[in-house]
Amino acid sequence: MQIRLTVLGHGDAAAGVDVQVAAPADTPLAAVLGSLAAALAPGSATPGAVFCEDHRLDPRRALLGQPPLVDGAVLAFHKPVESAGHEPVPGRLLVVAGPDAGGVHLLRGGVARIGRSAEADIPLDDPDVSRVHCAISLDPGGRVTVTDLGSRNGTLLDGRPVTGGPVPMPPGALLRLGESLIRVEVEGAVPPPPVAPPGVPQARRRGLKDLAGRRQSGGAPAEPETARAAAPEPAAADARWPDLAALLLTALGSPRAPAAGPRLWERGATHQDAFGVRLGTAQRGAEPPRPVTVALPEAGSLGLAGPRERVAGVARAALAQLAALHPPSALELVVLAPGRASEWSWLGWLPHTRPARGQDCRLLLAFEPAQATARIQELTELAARPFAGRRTVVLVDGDPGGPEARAALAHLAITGPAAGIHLIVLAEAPPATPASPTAQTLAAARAASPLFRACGTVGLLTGAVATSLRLIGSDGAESPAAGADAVSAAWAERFARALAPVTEETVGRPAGSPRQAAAPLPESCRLLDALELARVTPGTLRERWHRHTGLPLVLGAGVEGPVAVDLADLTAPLTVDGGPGSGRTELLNTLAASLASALSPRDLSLLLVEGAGAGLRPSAELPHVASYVGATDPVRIRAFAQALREELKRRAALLGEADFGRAPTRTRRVHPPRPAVEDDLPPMLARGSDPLPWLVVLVDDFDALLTPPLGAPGRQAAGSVLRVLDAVSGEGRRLGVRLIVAGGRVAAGAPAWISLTGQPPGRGELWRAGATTAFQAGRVTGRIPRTATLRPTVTRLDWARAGDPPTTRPVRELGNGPTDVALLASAATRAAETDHPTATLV
Ligand SMILES: Nc1ncnc2c1ncn2[C@@H]1O[C@H](COP(=O)(O)OP(=O)(O)OP(=O)(O)O)[C@@H](O)[C@H]1O
Repeated sequence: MQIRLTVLGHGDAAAGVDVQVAAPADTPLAAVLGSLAAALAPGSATPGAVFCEDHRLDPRRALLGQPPLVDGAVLAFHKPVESAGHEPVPGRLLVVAGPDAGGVHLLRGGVARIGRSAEADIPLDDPDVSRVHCAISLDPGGRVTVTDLGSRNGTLLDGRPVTGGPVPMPPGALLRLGESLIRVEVEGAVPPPPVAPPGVPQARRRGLKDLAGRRQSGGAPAEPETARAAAPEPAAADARWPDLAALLLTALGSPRAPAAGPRLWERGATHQDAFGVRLGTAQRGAEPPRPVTVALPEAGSLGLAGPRERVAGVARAALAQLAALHPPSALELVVLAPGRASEWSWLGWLPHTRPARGQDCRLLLAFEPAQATARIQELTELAARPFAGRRTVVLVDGDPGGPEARAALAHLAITGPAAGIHLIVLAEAPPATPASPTAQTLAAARAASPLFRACGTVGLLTGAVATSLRLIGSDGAESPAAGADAVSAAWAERFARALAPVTEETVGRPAGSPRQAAAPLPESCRLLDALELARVTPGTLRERWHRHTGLPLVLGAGVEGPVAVDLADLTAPLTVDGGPGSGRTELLNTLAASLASALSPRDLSLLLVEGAGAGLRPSAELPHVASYVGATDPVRIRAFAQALREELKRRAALLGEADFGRAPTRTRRVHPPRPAVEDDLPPMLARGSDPLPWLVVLVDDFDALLTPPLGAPGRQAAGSVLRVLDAVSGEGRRLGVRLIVAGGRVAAGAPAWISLTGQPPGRGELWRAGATTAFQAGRVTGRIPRTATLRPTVTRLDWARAGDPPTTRPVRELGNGPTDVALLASAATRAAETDHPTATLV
């Protein structure tokens, strides 16, 4: 397991360091605390108090990889850092638009002053806002009032000037200060009824082509298309284009703090607003403000020009929106910004910058020319392929390198959009003002970045303080000025960290989002790593056994994490198909180990049958294994078949009309104890089993069992075992018995099966419900040096190097350590000896 953390100290170390921690899952924080302190300041002592945001941690109990110690977490030594804002408060002030948008400020009651200076309780980086501009008051009854504090540009409440004493602010009202729009939410207050996002037909897309058409035909002055589309329902436009404060709350409501976040990653490739970006807010007269948007699929590439700090803020806001609304399976983000690691490294926390198409880098970032060359090469290869549904947005800030890189990028700006590659190009230019018209800014931007010419839409910052924006289409059609939405660097960092630990499994895949195309599966996978059991102990096993449900089979690693299937759900035997040497036997051992890690021997018995050879012998050491027989021993195989038949009968008698189903094990204890198994038959239940544990029969080399070679010693007995396996496949489902077969043919209509391609060994696909999931099977019988996985390490993160190829530390097989299945068997045997039922419920 690897997680990235930020560690804050005090004094010189207050700025903190970002580190990468590699450790077995569930390692306590205490195991790496000394190394974390050393990373912060060499030679420093282990801290006495450690906080994650404002929670004090017990380093012996807080486990790495478990909330709150997940990817992106901030640890503070000695004193807490500001709370994430999840505690209940009477009110919240949200900055929904403007040059310092996205802010979520907690109102604890009383008066809060808003302004541009440090004196203000709520600072706002908006040049048109006075140093101390206005005050918001929240009384204990939940009433909100606003008072203008003599601001230079005034305060507007829903378009009306705020003058005199405190003016009541009704729920849902919008306050305008300078270019900023502010909303206050009060606990329990009911804003006007929200309007659901409309089912606006796809045809009404935002695009400057439409805009130009209207101008040419002498229509009304051009305005952004979205504003027109949403004109009758401003609230609907807001719902369709969530503001940045709403998006921050969505990100903070991630699984790390599972309170909110329903809109996270809501847009798959076919969503009506997929890859649209809200760049600002237009307001005409007393009308409610409306979002101004650009659709990247129509614009192709987007250029943004203006004074450096302002244009960077607009780009941060656009990238954050894309990342909040689109899942990584629909959106890949690439950064080309040589020399600008400190400005753009925040994007490295986002799951969208992880390479998922086999790119040879840690993250899709390029902060130096060699990395930029590699990224441009990868993008050029992608552009040569047909569009596969997943789009790539590339931030280009600065010169990508030599003339070749520049030429390749210019080509990409033109050819990329057809393959789903969209550039967002930044250029430094003076803002457009009456004295310096738009054409001059555009010319300056084109001089700063030749890519600007290839951008279908450009956004130019305008006004004396560059807080407004004009959109210009490739045909020169120009929109009226709107307030630009921008976010601060601190906001972006906080937003991206919140998304760092989120995966699509935890969020749920939106409708229409494509699966990742080319699967960058690992070359090998340890099952214990996939199970997050690298440090398997009797204690960790007992804990898992007590919370088991179903019969979870973890097959190995997939593109998006472990690939698993619940055997309890399958209505027919699970077949493992594949050619010789593809890894079928190893996979059966893996499946046996996976089951044994999830259920105790009281709840699960395993029966292992070898059609040929002895490949399942490593699993025979698991305490769950009640019987291990080979088809070459006619006496034992016949006895096995008979015992299994008896067991099916016994189960049928115990259950009567009932279905084994998925009833909790404990409630089945009412049944009379099972009759003693006759001594000369192989036992069907592991020692100490319940009367009715799950029974799973695993058969390897089924072909050899089916058609034993002439003269094989088990030939005479094979028929008996085939008949009983047939009975298992027919009646087993009702009786709590399941069958896994390797080397047989997949039955017609089977609900699920596994197909191993064996390139490399263990590579395969799970077929289930019409869908396939590629995986690399977990390995359990390879010998791996213990030290390869057991030692936690802490390394300082160097964001400037994040775009380099990873330095791989191949796991050396054939080492001197025990096999993983042996480790598991030993821990499971000890766990079983001390695993007593905690309660009898009936
Ligand atoms: N998941 C895996 N990861 C890494 N190597 C594997 C994996 N599975 C199998 N192998 C390697 O491939 C070899 C063949 O595997 P295995 O014996 O399981 O294949 P098989 O399909 O049962 O073949 P056969 O039936 O011909 O014996 C093993 O010796 C092992 O080294």
